[in-house]
Parts: sequence; C-alpha cells; structure tokens
Amino acid sequence: MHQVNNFINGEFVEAESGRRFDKRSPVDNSVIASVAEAGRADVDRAVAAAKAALTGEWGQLTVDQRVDLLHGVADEITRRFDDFVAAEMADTGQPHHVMTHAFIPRGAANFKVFADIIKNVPTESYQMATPDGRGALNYGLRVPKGVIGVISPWNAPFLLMTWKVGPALACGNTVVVKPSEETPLTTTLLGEVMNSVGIPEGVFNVVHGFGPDSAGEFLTQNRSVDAITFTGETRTGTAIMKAAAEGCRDVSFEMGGKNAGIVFADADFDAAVDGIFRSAFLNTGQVCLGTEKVYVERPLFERFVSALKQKAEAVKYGRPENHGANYGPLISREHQDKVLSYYRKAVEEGATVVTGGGIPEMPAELAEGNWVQPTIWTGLPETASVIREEIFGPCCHICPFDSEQEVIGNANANDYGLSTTIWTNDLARAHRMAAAIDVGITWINSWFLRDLRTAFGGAKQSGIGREGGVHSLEFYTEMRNVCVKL
Ligand SMILES: NC(=O)C1=CN([C@@H]2O[C@H](COP(=O)(O)OP(=O)(O)OC[C@H]3O[C@@H](n4cnc5c(N)ncnc54)[C@H](O)[C@@H]3O)[C@@H](O)[C@H]2O)C=CC1
Ligand SMILES: O=C(O)/C=C/C=C(\O)C(=O)O
Repeated sequence: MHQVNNFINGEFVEAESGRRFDKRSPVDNSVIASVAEAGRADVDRAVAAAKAALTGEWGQLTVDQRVDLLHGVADEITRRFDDFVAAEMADTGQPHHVMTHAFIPRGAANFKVFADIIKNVPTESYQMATPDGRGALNYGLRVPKGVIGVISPWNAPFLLMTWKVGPALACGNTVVVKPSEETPLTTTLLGEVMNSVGIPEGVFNVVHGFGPDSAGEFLTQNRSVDAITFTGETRTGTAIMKAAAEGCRDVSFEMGGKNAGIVFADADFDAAVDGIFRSAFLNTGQVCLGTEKVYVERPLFERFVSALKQKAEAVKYGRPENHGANYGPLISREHQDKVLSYYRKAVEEGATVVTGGGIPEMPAELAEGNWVQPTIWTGLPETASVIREEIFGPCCHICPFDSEQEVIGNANANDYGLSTTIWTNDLARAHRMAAAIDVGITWINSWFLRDLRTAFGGAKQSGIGREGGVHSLEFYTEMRNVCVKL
C-alpha cells in the first residue's frame, strides 16, 4: 500500500505523533494509501520552514530566475504526466480523459501562466507636481505577502491546488498546502517535482489531515501564516475567516455555488444539450461551476428534456483506467449518502424523476464504490430543496420559462453567485442577461472555457475576492508605493 507522508522543508516526513489515516478508492472503497496526519507540531514546523525560506535562497532570486524555476516545475509535471494522471485517478476515481485533457495539463499551465504574468505585468507610476516646481515621482513596488496557507478541496484536487500555488510562488511567496483528506496523492507528488527541479527547501510544504481540530485548523491558527487562500464549502470558509480574524490576515475564498443554466429557444440545440450535459454531469457533477438548475424556454422544453435524458442514460460507468468509461463515482461514501438524501428529498417534495434517482447496478468488483446515477427532475416549485441548496452531485432540475425577467429572477434567487451558462443566438439578449445575473462568471454558448488571465471568483456567498491573471497578483503581493522627491 502507498505510504503518503507530509512534505516539510524539502523532506517527506512522518507525523511526529506517528498518526496515520486511510485513503480509500472511490471506485470500490478499498484502502489504497496510508497518510501521515500532521498534528499542530508538524504544521508549525512546516510554517516555520516556509517563513525561513522567504529570506533564504528563494528570497534572493531575481524574478527571471524564479520564472525559470516555475517553468521547470511545469515541464517536470508534463514529463511525469502519467504519474500525475495515475495519482489523480486513484484519488478521485474520475475518467482518464478528464485527467489527460483537463485537470493535469491545467496543473502544469498554472505554473507557466502566472510565471509569465509576474514577468510581464508593469506596476503603476505617477508623476506629481510639488510647490517647489520640481515635482515627485511615485512608483509601485510589488513584494511577496509572505507565507501563504493553501487549503484545497477534493473535486479537482491538482487543478485547484496549483491554481493557488502557481501564482503564490510566482509572486515570491512560500506556501504550506493542506490538501483535502480525500485526495492526498497529487499534492504529495508535487513535492517530488519541487525537489527535482531545485525549488529551495521550505518554499513548498504539504501537511495532511482534516479540517476542525486537525491540520486545516492548525494551519489557519498559526499567526506566521500571512494570508489564507481557500477553496471549499461556504461554511468552512466561515470558520477559516474567524481564524484569520486573529491577526487581521487576508483571505481569498472560492466557495459553493447553485448555478443556473439557461437555454433560449433560438439556441443551437445540439450545442446547448451538449453544454448543459457537461455542466451538469462532468466529474460526476462535482464541479463548483456546474449546473444544478436548468431553465429552458417553453417551446423547447419537452425536446430538451428528452435529449438530455438520452445523453444521461448513455453514460458509461467504469474504473478510470478503463478508457471506454466516461463517468466515475462520487468521492466518498459520505458524499454518496448526501447526494442520495437529495435524490430522496426531490421525490418527497413532488419531483417527476425523468431519469436516475438511485444507485446503478454495478459489477461485483465495483459494487462497494460510491456510484450514483445521473439524475434529472422536472415539476418542482422554486422553493424545493434541490433547486435552492448546493448538492454537488450529478443531477439537475429542469424548468420551463416564458420571459427573460422570470428566468433572471429564478437564476438570482439564492445565496450563491458563482457562475451561469446562457445559450442563445441573440447576442444583445446574451449581454443583457450577463449584466443582470449576479454571479462572478458568465459563459455564453459555452461552459468551463477558461482563460487564466481573467478574473475568477464568486458573488454573494460563493466567494471573497478574485484570483486569476493580475487579480492573483493583488492577493499574493503587497503593493508598496515609493514616492521620490525630484
Ligand atoms: N468556488 C470554487 O472555485 C470552488 C468551490 N468548491 C466548493 O467546495 C466544496 C467541496 O469541497 P470540500 O472538499 O467538500 O470542501 P470542504 O470545505 O469540506 O473542505 C475543503 C478543505 O478545507 C479543509 N477544512 C475543512 N474544515 C476546515 C477548518 N475548520 N479549518 C481549516 N480547514 C478546513 C478540508 O480539510 C479541505 O482541505 C463544494 O461546496 C464546492 O462548491 C469546489 C471547487 C471549486
Ligand atoms: O478553472 C479553474 O480555475 C477552476 C475550476 C474549478 C473546478 O474545476 C471545479 O470546481 O471543479
């Protein structure tokens, strides 16, 4: 069995307490790894190593040298592509093609893109008049914020962790990462990459464990952590924000969503069905940007429901290594229980189950895995639980609509505001809708099309702050102003 250790100051180490926990495979719940659980002493040691590295060799590098090293990290991820694909498949149980086409290449890109941004983005400069007529010149100086605590989730573990580590390191910070307890493997593998390309010790550290009263909480409580970037559930964000209030430390949060997909009758029908299918069911619905409530203009409604049903019923269940499979299990038994409880609640609240609603029949060797059927409902009022609450599973409710105002109201009617996907060929309408829906990210005639230079984050309870492009620089650096009297 795989022994996974913490990565502190450039070394893979056991927890001081010797405590370990099991990592189980989502496909059959067999134990696939034993993971060292960091206690407070281990976390404090990782933070101290990160603090020391700020003023060591890493802190003395020129921007060009740092950029070269981060390009090296990206190249090494690409060289060890198969190892990362295998580790991420083992962690999540998700299909091979999702890893090879999206999650692992994106992890490598997260290092290259932010290295290039830090090299090319200028700082501001203002000339000013002074009473003596000689004037003064102001210029901005970006400095790293310090030690960044990175707390990441399980649903796209490598992509979402590197999305934070890439810009944090590009800006000259050091990091202590606490990956989700459900997905320890790829973050640990990144430690090997850091060592092999010569990232100095202490710059990248990994502590494994859980949230409350474990590594996650210990990391947020350590006052030498200068800022915390977190992706996960909104209620976890609330706990982290309370911890960060001690010492008034900065936070960047990417959290839950309950995203609407909106299809107008003039949309390209096949593209809209494909797009909503992906946004509802990719990664078994475990995508924060995914669609769990779909609104279809009435003339198209029946045809759309039937086309989406057909696609949902055609998914191929299977192990990730099975290249014919395109649909994996949920991450854990606990999450399977949560999703199934919503499947039951939808029926109790009066839904028509168009397809799915339960556990699929699986061959004996996979019967213990966390499988659930892709599920579609119709017929519920907007007050229903499955229309209001984030499920984070492979399911959506489809509702007909008659007017723009009606659908805007329904899209906005919840506490989240992460993303939306709108399908129409009327561009004027698309722009009106984009301005009216209260979310951080709107896709028109597409979904999850990502340019890493753009702002990424959520409105309302879906997030605090923006990352991506220059917005990441705002979070991961302190901007100083230098005023020179001429
Ligand atoms: N807005 C976005 O970009 C994204 C948001 N998400 C959201 O993430 C959630 C699913 O991920 P999960 O891993 O279940 O989220 P989670 O909030 O349960 O856990 C995320 C991380 O926080 C840690 N944690 C939990 N309690 C903590 C505490 N008190 N102090 C410090 N750390 C703590 C966990 O160990 C894990 O590493 C969904 O709500 C989803 O919408 C997921 C991906 C992207
Ligand atoms: O593209 C990003 O930076 C974020 C993507 C988010 C997910 O992949 C997710 O929530 O699954």
